[in-house]
Amino acid sequence: MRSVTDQIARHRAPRQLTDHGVAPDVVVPGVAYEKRPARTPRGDLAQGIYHAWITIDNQAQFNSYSVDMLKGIQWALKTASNARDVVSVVLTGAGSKAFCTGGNATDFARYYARNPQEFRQFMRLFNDTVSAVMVCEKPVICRVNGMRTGGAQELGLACDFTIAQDLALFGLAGPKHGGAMIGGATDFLPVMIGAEAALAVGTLCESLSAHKARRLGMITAVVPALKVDGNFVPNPLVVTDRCVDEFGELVLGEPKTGEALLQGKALLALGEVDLSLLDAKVEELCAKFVTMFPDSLTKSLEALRKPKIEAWNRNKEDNRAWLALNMMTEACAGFRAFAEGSKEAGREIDFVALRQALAKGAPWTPDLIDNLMPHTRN
Ligand SMILES: CC(C)(COP(=O)(O)OP(=O)(O)OC[C@H]1O[C@@H](n2cnc3c(N)ncnc32)[C@H](O)[C@@H]1OP(=O)(O)O)[C@@H](O)C(=O)NCCC(=O)NCCSC(=O)C1=CCCCC1=O
Repeated sequence: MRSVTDQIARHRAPRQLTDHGVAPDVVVPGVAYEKRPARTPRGDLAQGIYHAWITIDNQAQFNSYSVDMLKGIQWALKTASNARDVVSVVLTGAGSKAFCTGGNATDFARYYARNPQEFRQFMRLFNDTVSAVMVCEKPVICRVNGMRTGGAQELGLACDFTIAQDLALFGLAGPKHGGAMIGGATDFLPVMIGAEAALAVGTLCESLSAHKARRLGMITAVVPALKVDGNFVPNPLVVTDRCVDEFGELVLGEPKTGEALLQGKALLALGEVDLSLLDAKVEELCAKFVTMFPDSLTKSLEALRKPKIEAWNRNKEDNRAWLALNMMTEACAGFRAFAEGSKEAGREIDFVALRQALAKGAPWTPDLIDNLMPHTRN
C-alpha cells in the first residue's frame, strides 16, 4: 500500500516545490534546528516524517537569548511551520539547568537601559517570536529541561503543551526586576489558570515548582529527573506526597521547610539529573500527533489557541510601547541591579530607598538610579 501512495505522490506532487519560508536558511549560533525521525505510538519508525527540535543553547548564561538568538528561534519556528514533513515542534533548552531565563539581562543593562527606542526594536523581535509560536501550523511542545523564567516563561506559556522535568522552576521577571509581566504572561495566565491565581503568579515574582505549575494548570505534565542509587525520585525540595496539609490548605508542589528541606537538600546532593523520562514523555506526545489527520489537527490548534491569541493581539503593541519607555526608569534600575550586583551583594535595588525618594517627589535622575544599586547600599 505504501509504495502505491508513494508512486501517487511522485507523479502528482509538483516537480519543483515552492519555498514559503520567510527567511533564508541560516545557522544562528545558540539556536539549533534539527529534524528528528518520527515514530508511531507503537514505536515504529515513520519514514520521511519528522519532529522539529529547536534548542536554545547559551548554557553559561542559563540559555538566555540575545537578539540574534531571538531571530534564530523565530526563523526555526517558521521553518518548522512550513515544512511539509514536520509533524510537531519541540522547543527546548540545552543541558539540564535552564530551559531559558529570558532576555540577556547583561545586554538589557548595558545596551537597552535608558534607550527606549532600541528596546522597542528588541520587543518587535520578541513579540513576533511569541506570535510565531501561536501561528505555527504544528503543535508546539515546550520541553522544560530546567528553569523557565522571564521572557522565556512567556514564550513557554505561548506553546500548546509544556512537559517539564520536576526539578525545573517557573518564574517571571516582574515588579521585583523593574518590569511588568506583559510579554504574554498577563494575557495567557488568566486564560490558562484563572484570574485569581494569575494575579498571584503575575505580581508576586515567586518561583513555582513544576509540581505547583502542574497543579495550577499552567503545564501539561511533569516527570521526575533526579536519580538516586539508580532509581528516579520526585523533587525532594517540594511536597509531592500529599495535596493538602492538616488544615486543608493546598500544599502539593509547595517548598518544603525546616528539617524536611534539609533532608531534601541532602538527597538532592546524592543524586544525578537524568532527562530520559522527560524525553520519553515528549516522544510519547509527539507520536500521538503522527497518527492524526494533519489539517484537522491544525484546525483544532487554531481554534483552541484563540482565547490566548485574542488576549495577546489586543495588548501586545501597547505593552511593547510601555516596556520600551519603562527602560528609562524602573527597568533601567532593575536590570542594572542584576548586572552590577552579585550573589553576595544581592541583585535587587534598594526598594525602600526608592519608595522614600518617590514619596518626596524625586524625579528619575541618573544619580538616583546609581544610588539604588546593590553595591552602593550602606
Ligand atoms: C533566577 C536566575 C535565573 C537564576 O539564579 P541562580 O540559580 O542563582 O543562578 P545565577 O548564578 O544567577 O545564574 C547562573 C549564571 O547565568 C547568568 N544568567 C542567568 N540568567 C541570565 C540572563 N537572563 N541574562 C544574562 N545572564 C544570565 C548569571 O549571571 C550567572 O552567570 P555568572 O557569570 O554570574 O555566574 C537569575 O540568574 C536571574 O534572575 N536571572 C535574570 C533573569 C532575568 O532578569 N531575565 C530577563 C527577564 S526580562 C525578559 O526576558 C523579557 C521581558 C519582557 C519581554 C521580553 C523579554 O525578553
